[in-house]
Amino acid sequence: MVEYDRQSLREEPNKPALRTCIVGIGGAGSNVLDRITLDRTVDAQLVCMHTDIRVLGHAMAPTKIQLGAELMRGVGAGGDPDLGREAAMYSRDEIRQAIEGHDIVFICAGLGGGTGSGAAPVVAEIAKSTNSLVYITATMPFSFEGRRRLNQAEEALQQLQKRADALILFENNRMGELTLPKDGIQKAFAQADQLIAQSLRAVSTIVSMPGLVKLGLDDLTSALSTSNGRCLFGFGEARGQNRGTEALKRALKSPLIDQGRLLHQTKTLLVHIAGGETLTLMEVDAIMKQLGRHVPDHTHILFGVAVDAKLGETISVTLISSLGLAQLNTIAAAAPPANMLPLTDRPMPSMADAVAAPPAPAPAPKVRAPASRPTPPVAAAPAMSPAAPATSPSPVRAGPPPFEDSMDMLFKEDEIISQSSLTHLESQGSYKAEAPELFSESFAPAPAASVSAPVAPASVAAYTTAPAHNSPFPPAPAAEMVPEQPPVAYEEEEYYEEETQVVSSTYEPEPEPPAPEPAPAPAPVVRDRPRIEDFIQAAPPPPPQPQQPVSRPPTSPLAAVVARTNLPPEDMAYAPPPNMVMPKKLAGEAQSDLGFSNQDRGRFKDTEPALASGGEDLDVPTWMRLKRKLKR
Ligand SMILES: Nc1nc2c(ncn2[C@@H]2O[C@H](COP(=O)(O)OP(=O)(O)OP(=O)(O)O)[C@@H](O)[C@H]2O)c(=O)[nH]1
Repeated sequence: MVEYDRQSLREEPNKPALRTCIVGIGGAGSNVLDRITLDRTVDAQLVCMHTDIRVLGHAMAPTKIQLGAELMRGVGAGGDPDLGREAAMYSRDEIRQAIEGHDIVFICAGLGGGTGSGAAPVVAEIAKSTNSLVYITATMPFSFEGRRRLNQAEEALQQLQKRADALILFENNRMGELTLPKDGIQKAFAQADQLIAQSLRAVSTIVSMPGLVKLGLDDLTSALSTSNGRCLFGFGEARGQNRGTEALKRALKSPLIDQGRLLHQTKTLLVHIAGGETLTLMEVDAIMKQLGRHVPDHTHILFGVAVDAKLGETISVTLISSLGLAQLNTIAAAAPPANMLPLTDRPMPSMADAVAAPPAPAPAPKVRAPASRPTPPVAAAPAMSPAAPATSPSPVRAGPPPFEDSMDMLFKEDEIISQSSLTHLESQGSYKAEAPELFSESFAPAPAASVSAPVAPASVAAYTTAPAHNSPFPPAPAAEMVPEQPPVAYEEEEYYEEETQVVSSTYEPEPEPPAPEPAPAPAPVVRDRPRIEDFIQAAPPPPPQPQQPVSRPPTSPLAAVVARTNLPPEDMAYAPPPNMVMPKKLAGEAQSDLGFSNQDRGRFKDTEPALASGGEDLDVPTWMRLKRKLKR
């Protein structure tokens, strides 16, 4: 099933690295870029594009482009893709300047709103015209966002499909499983951002990292080539004993793969395994064997392995494929995953509910099916249908077995080659004889380029070229952008802390943390880069009097948006560090000058504020969701 391509085992020594650019468009795109900037794991130029100067002001990407400065006057497109498209057309020179010269341009946007849906096709078109490969990562809106957003998203999707070399589509609905139902919507979005950032990282690594067994752009395109397909993406990484098995388990836990179930349906599956220099062929072999149980024999497996010294003791497993939307819907209707967000209004019990559910009225004997044919234990029935007797599982919809059970069956201990036995086998030399090049010391790869390498200078200095005709707004000076500066360095420990949270929070309730041990005295650390503490401040002292919430009279959705942008400066809990690239004018100032009134609404008349029920603002950048505070 797996073919090792021995011809491409060594990279051409003088082959220049692929130049990669990641463009985040609109609020969702900007949030994913924030995530990537924080993670510092992708070696690419990061460019944030938005019509909304306020979001640009918060964005962490080193290069920012304000779309349609003259047209939009610094506000968002208000859910109108036509405005987003026009704004991008106004700024096409700046867009071209920022992205040309790259071999691959990744475009990342949330579809359904105005800027991402309208501007992303324009950016993709420009990227194509510079002869770059264009990879698009997009999200489809949650079903609760309404039919209008969904329609806008579908329309944008069609336009993107015509321009993309590959399109990875995430459904926000399916990503709901990343968090527990009781978690806030901010957390759900933050987790979704994390997954998308991981996919970008994985894809850019796959296509740019020198591989022992190399996967190319054509492989990736082939894995994603289902028409109207939705992405199946799973990523897991682990260290320590059984790290390969653990990494695979985590990859299979991805809701986009539905705990491995959806892999049974795929025609092509791309599998990429990466590790530090300690990665062994036996570990790779064990991972592929275990994965083989989820994949039918006829599936075409595109397989790649890469060694990157940066990964140290970590092994990562990436699974990428796609399924047609119709097929996905059929599978979901036949047996919805326990934790998937409902696509209809009917509330669907979650795993957390199942855990918290009261015991069945009559204690039922736990019936286990033979391991070869997994059937959910009967005790799971009350969670799906509390009124049903415990001994009668639903005859129509037999849900998947509880996650841990199915995983236990799939990773039976006797079939897992433990780290110690791998080491033992390796010492016997049997694998060395099979593939001596994998064990040859001279085969150690060149150290990978530092992720904090300086970003190519391509920022745009000022926005004075866009014509003012057709602008629905009175003329005002264009916002200036400060020339690009080196990216801010962020605290390393924080990244790892979050990474751990995300990896472990997918399905299982987190165990109680152990009692804290007395912390050892911190050793002095020599640093040559600024630390995040330099930018972090404690939460500002409470104001002398409790502040009244800013009134947002519900006269119209637009009024709510404008009221939000007119917050006095002290309400903006953000003060940019001096070396961060910022528009000269802060959003609060720029937008409070506009003097919006109802008669100025023009094309905004149908707009919706990006506010979820409960008043949470979906446009909040990642770092704010994570409750980070930057200071001068
Ligand atoms: N996964 C994810 N999806 C998001 C996030 N923020 C928004 N979305 C989704 O993306 C869609 C578009 O939202 P935004 O990106 O904020 O909108 P925009 O493109 O900036 O457009 P305007 O706000 O109208 O200018 C929304 O309908 C959500 O479904 C996010 O942080 N993560």
